[in-house]
Amino acid sequence: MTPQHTGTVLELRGIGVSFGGLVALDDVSMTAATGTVVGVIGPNGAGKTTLFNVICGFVEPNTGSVLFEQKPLRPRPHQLAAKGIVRTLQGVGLFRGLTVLENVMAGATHTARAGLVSALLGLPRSDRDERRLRDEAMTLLDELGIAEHAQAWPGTLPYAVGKRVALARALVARPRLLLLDEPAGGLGGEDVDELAALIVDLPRRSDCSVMLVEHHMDLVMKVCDQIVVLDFGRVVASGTPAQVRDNPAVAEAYLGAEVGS
Ligand SMILES: Nc1ncnc2c1ncn2[C@@H]1O[C@H](COP(=O)(O)OP(=O)(O)OP(=O)(O)O)[C@@H](O)[C@H]1O
Repeated sequence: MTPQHTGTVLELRGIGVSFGGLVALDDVSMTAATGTVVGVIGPNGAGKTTLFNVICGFVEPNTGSVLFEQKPLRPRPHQLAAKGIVRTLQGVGLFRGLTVLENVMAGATHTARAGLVSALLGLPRSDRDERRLRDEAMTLLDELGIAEHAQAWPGTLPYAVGKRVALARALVARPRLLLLDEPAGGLGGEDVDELAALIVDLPRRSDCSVMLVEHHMDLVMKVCDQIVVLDFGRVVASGTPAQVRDNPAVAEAYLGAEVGS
């Protein structure tokens, strides 16, 4: 975990979301300190995905505001990466017709200025840009321990490797805030432990803050500096893993014996 906090990367103030008569989020406020890993947990239907969707601009809140690095954020999904926020999806979600390396390179479209200009003018990317991107993507694959799969097709990869490729694709965009949507979903014990080690290291190695939604309690307790607990759209607890684990209301209402075990 990362003890050095130097400001707030994300702040939510009084977020409320209703879908028709259903209140999905009710006056949700929270802050995520820069350089930390923050977990959002809670039972099914608690509002976790809706919260991510608000941050990404997929859902517009009825009330409240979002601040990114102390400035109001009016997120538009297609501009998010350019602003410094990248989200991974549940599952893997790789392009099947691209190699692993190309998939990772595809995550960096907005960072390559020449590439952007070329794209706007309908010209091919400059060779230099392409080489730089390729090197960056290879470095990331190497750091995540999957360089040997660079030329493989996504359909041939073990699931856990695919998840890492998706993580590399997110990181190549150099996010300052990385949103991980159920990163441990579908992984087994050893793979979860390895993923936990990677996530804990992200703030230092990739210089980004991390926010994750996750049902896998072992991972959440291991990697998070701060945990926010939602139930029925409300924040019912927040604090360090130990504080949340010891909060009887949390244990009783959402996590039951799972947290203590
Ligand atoms: N687009 C939508 N239209 C109507 N209701 C929605 C919509 N999206 C979410 N909801 C409802 O809002 C509530 C919160 O859902 P949300 O998906 O955010 O919960 P969650 O905590 O992510 O659940 P899970 O852990 O099962 O993914 C649920 O009651 C859900 O049915």
